[in-house]
Amino acid sequence: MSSNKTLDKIQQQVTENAVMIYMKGTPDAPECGFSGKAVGYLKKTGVEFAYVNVLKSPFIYEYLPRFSQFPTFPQVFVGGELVGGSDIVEELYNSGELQTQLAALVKQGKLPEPSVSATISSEPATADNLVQLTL
Ligand SMILES: N[C@@H](CCC(=O)N[C@@H](CS)C(=O)NCC(=O)O)C(=O)O
Repeated sequence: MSSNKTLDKIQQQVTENAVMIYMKGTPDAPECGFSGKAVGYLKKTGVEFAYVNVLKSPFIYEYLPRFSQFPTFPQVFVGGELVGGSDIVEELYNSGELQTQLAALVKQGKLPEPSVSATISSEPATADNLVQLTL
């Protein structure tokens, strides 16, 4: 796939999915500790999120760092904007800012209410919350 097509695809994915993680492996079977940490925090919020396993999407693996200007994986996007990797997601979760950002998206109708509770939950997400995207 050409670089422009891949960059367009990434733009589409982060626009169409209010919460996106580009990770190594899957939410249920992360293949890197950093990806496991980031996806663990997303699951704790209880919100729906989409993911791409970059190990199965070589074009995205190659071009995402160029798109985001962020060199490593995982990469988490909220509301179409890069949040960062696992360390930043951890900090934002622990400060409550991640939950605040997600709650704002729910309020704006850009993200469904978390399925596990009426508010942003600290319970783990179920498989129903996951949407797999591939290239
Ligand atoms: N501080 C980063 C560390 C992430 C990291 O070092 N990821 C490595 C290992 S998965 C990486 O993406 N290396 C480049 C590569 O695998 O292409 C974070 O918080 O996410």
